[in-house]
Amino acid sequence: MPIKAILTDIEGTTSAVSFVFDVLFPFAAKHLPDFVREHAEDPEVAMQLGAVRLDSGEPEADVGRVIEILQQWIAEDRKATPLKALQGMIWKQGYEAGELKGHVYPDAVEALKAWHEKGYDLYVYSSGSIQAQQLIFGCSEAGDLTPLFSGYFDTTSGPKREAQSYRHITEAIGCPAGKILFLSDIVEELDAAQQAGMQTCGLAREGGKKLGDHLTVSSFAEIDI
Ligand SMILES: CSCCC(=O)C(=O)COP(=O)(O)O
Ligand SMILES: [Mg+2]
Repeated sequence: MPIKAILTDIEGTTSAVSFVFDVLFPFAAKHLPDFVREHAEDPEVAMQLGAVRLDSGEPEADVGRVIEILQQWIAEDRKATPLKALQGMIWKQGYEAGELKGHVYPDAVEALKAWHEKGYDLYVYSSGSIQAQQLIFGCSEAGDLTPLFSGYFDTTSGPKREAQSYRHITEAIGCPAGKILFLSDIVEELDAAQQAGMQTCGLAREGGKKLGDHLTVSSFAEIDI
């Protein structure tokens, strides 16, 4: 079936794992305590703090305890929706202050531009919040790449290793799953997308191994649609 839309992961696919782990996560961990204390009463932040209390099973946790829980979740790389939402808000301040610039591999920039030019619809699916996705591409080292994308999906569509999440995304995109190509560096994500009927391509950057039975490439330049 010919491809109509391309859905891409971020960390390890369009962007370096090291940028997320060595730059973004430490930035959020450093600024989280002050950010949460200063904005605890803002409705958007208060809603996420409430969700942390609920998800952690500590409904009575004070702000200090919520900060501890969030720091623990950052250390564990927990893909919890309220943590991801708060990280996005903290990164926004860093991007706006010019302290952060989104990393996107040059081969990904080139291919995304070429695919967009050829008329493919481009979408993102990441555990990072939609705000965080728009920031990494909007404030990237290669400039504002957001005009290339038709939509963004995060953990509010479901976990990335579950087929049902890809079914939800297929419905939202509005084209048959078989016409969507999903790109990721994680075999469980590729398996889940394939189970939902999507076509898949694995990214094994920096000499990684073939990802299960999925077609695997080391750069976007090798993806022949
Ligand atoms: C949007 S950049 C930050 C990515 C992030 O927070 C993360 O947890 C990585 O998730 P991905 O699904 O892109 O592997
Ligand atoms: Mg990834």
